[in-house]
Order: sequence, then C-alpha cells, then structure tokens
Amino acid sequence: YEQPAPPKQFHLGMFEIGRPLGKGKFGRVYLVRERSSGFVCALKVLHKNELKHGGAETQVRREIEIQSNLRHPNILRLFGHFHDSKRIFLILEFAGKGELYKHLRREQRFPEWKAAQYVAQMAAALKYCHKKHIIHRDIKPENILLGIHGEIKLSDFGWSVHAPSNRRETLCGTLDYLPPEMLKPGRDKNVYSNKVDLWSLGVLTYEFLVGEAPFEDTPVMTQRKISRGEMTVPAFVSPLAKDLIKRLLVLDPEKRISLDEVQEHPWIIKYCVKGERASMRESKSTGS
Ligand SMILES: Cc1nn(C)cc1-c1nc2c(-c3cnn(Cc4ccccc4)c3)c(Cl)cnc2[nH]1
Repeated sequence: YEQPAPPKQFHLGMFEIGRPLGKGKFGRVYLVRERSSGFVCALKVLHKNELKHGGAETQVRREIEIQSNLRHPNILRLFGHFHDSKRIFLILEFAGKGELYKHLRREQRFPEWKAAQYVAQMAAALKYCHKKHIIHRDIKPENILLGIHGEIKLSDFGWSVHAPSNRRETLCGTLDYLPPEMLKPGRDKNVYSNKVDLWSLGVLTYEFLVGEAPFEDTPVMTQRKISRGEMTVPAFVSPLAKDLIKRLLVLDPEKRISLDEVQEHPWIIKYCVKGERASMRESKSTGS
C-alpha cells in the first residue's frame, strides 16, 4: 500500500520567473518554471490588500477550493497555492495559446466548425462541473484559455459555487452573460441552479459566431433585453447554429436544453463527430 504523496509545500524560491502573461483585476500572471523539475506553469500573483479592498477574498478562497479539486482536459488545472505577507500565489496550468477572447477579437468571429468545437468542449467541461454540483456562474470569453493544441481551458472559478445556490453576491463586470433569473427583482433572484451556465453557454455560442454578445447595449437596455429574451440572430448564422442558440437562451431555466442535448445537437454532431470529417474539409475550403 503506497503512502499518498505528502501535500507539497510551495514557495516563491522554487520558481524561475519568466515573462508576464497577462493581468486581471486583482493581479498578474507570469510564465514560470519550477526549478527542480523544469515544469513550466503559470503563476497568478494576487495582492492581499487589493483583494481586501475589492472584497474578493471569498472569491479567491472559492477559486482555490474548487479549482484544485477539478481534473478535466477542458478545465485549467490549479496545482497548488502559497502566500507570503503581502501576496497570494496560485500555481496554474500554462495554457499554450493564451486567452480565447484575444483570438475572438482578432478574428472578429469564429467559423462555425471552430465555434462548434469550442461549444462541445465547453459542454464537456460544464457537464463535469455540474456532476460535481459546481456551477461556474461566470462563463464568458475572458475566462477561457486555449491549450497548445487549441483546446478549451475553462478558468477563473472565482465566481463558482456549489449548487443549488442562494448566495447574495454583488456581481460586477459585464451584464451580457447574466441569465434572466439572476436579474429578477426581489427574493427569488438569488435562488438558481446550474441552468445559469446553460444560458451563458448560449450567450457564448452567439458571441463566437457573431463577434458580439446578443444583448449588448447600455446596462439598462441589456437588462431589459435579457429579461425579455429579446435578441436577433444575423442571417449569416446557419439555421442549425441558430436553433442551438435559441434552445439555450430560454427564459425559463427548466426549459433550456441539457448539456447532453447540446452534445447531441445536429450542429455539434455536424462539426465534432469523427464521421463528419468531410463537412470539416468542405467548411474549411468554403470558410463557412
Ligand atoms: C497570454 C498568453 N499568450 N500565450 C501564447 C499564452 C498565454 C497565456 N496566458 C495565460 C494565463 C493568463 C494570463 N492572463 N490571464 C488573465 C488574468 C491575469 C491575472 C488575473 C486574472 C486573470 C490568464 C494563464 Cl492563468 C494560464 N496560461 C496562460 N497562457
């Protein structure tokens, strides 16, 4: 009987610090190499006083608690964490192709074969989370990275919670991805299920294909459009893709299609099932 490896104690001296990879609201991420193994990873450095002022300590605690227990090819690994007097350090998997939203902005919008593959991988990641009763709650392009083979790496579990949830949170940042049930006035707006991630997956699918979010407008108008489910899908979006978007962006959470049904949807099957290689060749040649 093998004794389980003792949890490793990490400290900053173990790492050779490389180039900055990016920055977020509460810190920066650096490319680093662990000296003894040569293992390359990403080190997220968060400043304790900024977290305190921003009321984000709970988020970081949740990110550590939840993400360190997840093991899935489409979820960014959190290998460990440590802290000193002023900073908290998260040792994260290095995603070789960086932040997905930068690719989306550069390409304006993704061809349908690429969007379908990303949506299929997102559905697989969310299915894994939901099976562990975890709701991500903050699905958006800014929280998705791409691995060296272009595969989806869902990250930033700072807003995730254990389902069902009735936490009272102040949401900041974009409203574009909020589901109607979280915008509802009064008491029941804080009782919601993992179906919130299905709504956000619908918004994400739309943004992959169109290049902007479906309810994008002023904050007041965005909230009104979301609560009424008012959006139009441009004519260049294929009928199959439009059908999937419409089945996810349903006001009643219970009537949204399930992640299993997403993975079995004809639009996903068309671009993601091996036997459909021909359609991939055709779509790549026509660029559709
Ligand atoms: C940038 C970039 N270019 N290439 C080629 C790879 C990357 C890359 N970036 C990452 C990153 C990475 C970087 N920034 N961010 C955003 C951020 C930063 C600080 C706090 C919260 C959020 C994530 C990670 Cl975590 C993990 N892996 C990464 N890989």
